[in-house]
Amino acid sequence: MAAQVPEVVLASGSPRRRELLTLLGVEFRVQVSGEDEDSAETDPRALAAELAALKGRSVAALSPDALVIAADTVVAVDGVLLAKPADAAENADFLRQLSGRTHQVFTGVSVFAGGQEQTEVARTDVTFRALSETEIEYYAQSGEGLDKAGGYGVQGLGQALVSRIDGEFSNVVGFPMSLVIGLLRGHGVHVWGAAHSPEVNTEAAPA
Ligand SMILES: Cc1cn([C@H]2C[C@H](O)[C@@H](COP(=O)(O)OP(=O)(O)OP(=O)(O)O)O2)c(=O)[nH]c1=O
Repeated sequence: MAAQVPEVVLASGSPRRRELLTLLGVEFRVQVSGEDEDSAETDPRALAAELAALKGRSVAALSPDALVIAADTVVAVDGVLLAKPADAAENADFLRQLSGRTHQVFTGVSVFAGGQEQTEVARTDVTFRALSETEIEYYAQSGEGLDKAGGYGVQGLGQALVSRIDGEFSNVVGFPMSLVIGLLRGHGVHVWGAAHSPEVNTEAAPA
């Protein structure tokens, strides 16, 4: 008899996470946690893990038979955390801090299933071009960065701010695919129609 595949619940209101989970061919429903995302944690990696677990835990309590997946993205530059900017002026201030420097994006992903909790964190280093004040004002006024950690969206207009990415792109958008695929498959969820990693084709590509 085939193992039972749990119902998947995405504990996130983020349209990006919904889109990325859909790309994996996973059927799921969305249930958003009403939890306050407050924490005194100052280490960005630990904070991403803590907030992802917090979001997932409250939804898991409401859907104990489901597999609940939650995530949280934290941006840090030289150890300073940049959350979502409150307005265009704060967004411009964030961009001034990011301009010409490399910063870190951490996304914590938490999975709750069968009473067990598993949380992992992915890191990507993103480098911004040196931005002019005109560019900073233009981007801040676009409003794109307002609902995003760090005040920019690498998947949109924000790609013009970035000169280099070291690590997984999807992690910057808020849902690190490698981590998510591994966690889901580890719990028997079918990704791209398969419960387990399909055999990897090791044949050399034609020259
Ligand atoms: C840096 C960066 C962040 N983001 C987004 C990813 C996250 O959605 C958001 C960070 O906020 P989060 O608190 O991680 O997530 P959220 O509030 O959007 O959704 P929920 O708590 O319901 O899961 O910033 C981008 O979309 N692009 C980027 O380049």
